[in-house]
Amino acid sequence: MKQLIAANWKMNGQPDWADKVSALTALVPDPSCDLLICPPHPLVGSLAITAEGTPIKIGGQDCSEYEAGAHTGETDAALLVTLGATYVIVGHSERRAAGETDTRVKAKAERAINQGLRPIVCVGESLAQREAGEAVSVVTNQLEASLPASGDYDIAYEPIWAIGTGRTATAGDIAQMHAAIRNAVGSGPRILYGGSVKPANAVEILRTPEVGGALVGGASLDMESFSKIAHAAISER
Ligand SMILES: O=C(CO)COP(=O)(O)O
Repeated sequence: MKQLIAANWKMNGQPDWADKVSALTALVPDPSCDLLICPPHPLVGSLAITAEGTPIKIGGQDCSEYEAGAHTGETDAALLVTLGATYVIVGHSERRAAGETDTRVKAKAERAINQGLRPIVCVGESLAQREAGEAVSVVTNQLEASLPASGDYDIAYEPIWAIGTGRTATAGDIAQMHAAIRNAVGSGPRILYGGSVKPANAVEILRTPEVGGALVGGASLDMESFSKIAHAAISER
């Protein structure tokens, strides 16, 4: 499978950021990877319209586990599909920190698949858990409890201590964790790495064994830097 280079814009973006889709298409006209942008939900529709006919896919940053109804502030997976999304991030550590449980993450991933979206299920340990030697067990427990029972999905390993800190896991840390994840889930899902991925470290990270792509936060807001990460991708893994 191709590597997936995914932008998580988090709570950043304005209506005119749809122009960034055109800018990215110009910078990476013929990507060797799958390219995805996950903007804030109010921008999903306009970005999907701008991305029509380009290789760029659009995704949500979360979805509800429920069908449409009385769930104030939540986003229905079916609505994301109607707006043109094909992927959705679920279980990001910034949402888990706000109280999202593995059980909910699994239900969201299953609802997403049921509605035709490909979820990217996020897992990752805290610094305290890593220092206590618990990183692999924390992540494999998260996987066991939050992966969908069936269907196609991707996984993103994002060590919490590497998110937005400028501190990246070493290639050795990444190789060890990705091997453990592959061992736990078997062949199938791509295993993305996320946490301070930038042009300067993208080549090394994307060539690490079992790395199926990158989930990029800060460096995905600027299309020059995001395009350099896309150019670092390998076409077949
Ligand atoms: O959380 C992330 C992507 O989902 C990573 O964010 P940064 O690339 O800003 O560290």
